[in-house]
Amino acid sequence: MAGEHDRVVCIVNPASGVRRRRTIARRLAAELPEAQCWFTRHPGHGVALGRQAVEDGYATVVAVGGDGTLSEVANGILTAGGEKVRLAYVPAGTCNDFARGQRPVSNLGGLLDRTQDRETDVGTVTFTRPDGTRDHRYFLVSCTVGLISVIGQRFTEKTPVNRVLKRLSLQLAETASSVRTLTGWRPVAVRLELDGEPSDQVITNLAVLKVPYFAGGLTFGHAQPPQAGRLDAVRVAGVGRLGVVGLMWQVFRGAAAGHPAIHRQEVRRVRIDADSPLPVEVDGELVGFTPAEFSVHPSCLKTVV
Ligand SMILES: Nc1ncnc2c1ncn2[C@@H]1O[C@H](COP(=O)(O)OP(=O)(O)OP(=O)(O)O)[C@@H](O)[C@H]1O
Repeated sequence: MAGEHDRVVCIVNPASGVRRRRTIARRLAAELPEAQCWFTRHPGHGVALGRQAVEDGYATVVAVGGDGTLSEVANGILTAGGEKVRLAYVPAGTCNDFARGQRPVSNLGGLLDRTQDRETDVGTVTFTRPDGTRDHRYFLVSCTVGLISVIGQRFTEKTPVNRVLKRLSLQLAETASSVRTLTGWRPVAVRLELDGEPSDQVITNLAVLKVPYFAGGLTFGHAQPPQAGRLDAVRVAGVGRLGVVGLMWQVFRGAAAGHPAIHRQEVRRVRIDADSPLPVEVDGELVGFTPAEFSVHPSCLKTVV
């Protein structure tokens, strides 16, 4: 409704997904004519703009992009103390796992007219930054430590080979990073604490999930979100290199349910540490290294999807 949207700001990532910037801009102008529209200019800018929106007194912030954009904007809002701000999400990224399974809206005005805002749990992760200092971040989708984050780390390395591959095709670069990582992969010894219960384990990967989906609709064979106030801690353990390839294939086919290497537990708190620090990936972005601690803040963000 006109008038109700004049305290709305849209934060749009023009680099997200496959849709063209002009298409999104046209839709926003037609469907939310009174909303302000800000475009992110570089990675991390969504955090600054989310914070700016709270400081400027906007009642509703619409994040337009992928899960990474949503996560950045949520981090900006929460660090500025904007728990009362409504955060609406228009999925326009590649994976869009936060919104998967939700009823899609055809008109953005209609999205904001929905009366049923959801009180959403938000995850927090504490980690070591590359400069050695400790930091924390909020997350809405998922975090990984282990094989997947090491593949991500290899993918983001600024090597000549990566540069050439990425120029040819991002998918090719991703596949090359996966193959190169898997070729030399050995499961890693970690100290894991699940709700305060410590154990020494040898794992391939730990995923800490707020929603059941990752990497564009894949699941570890369980398509339900964790209960309110909990996180899903999913360990992959007890498989060698070939077993991992088989497991990945089953995950891609949506047939991983009941796989003996997948160990899932709903928890409030997770801590992971390893002798050689492992990279930590948060909502699709590599933020730092272990030791990492994950916890959940119940119902601390008002979302509209
Ligand atoms: N103007 C920009 N140019 C380049 N990168 C940007 C810009 N604005 C934001 N980014 C970065 O783009 C990254 C990817 O965005 P996002 O996650 O929204 O899209 P996606 O990767 O297509 O979607 P998904 O996470 O759903 O797969 C974010 O980490 C963000 O930091």
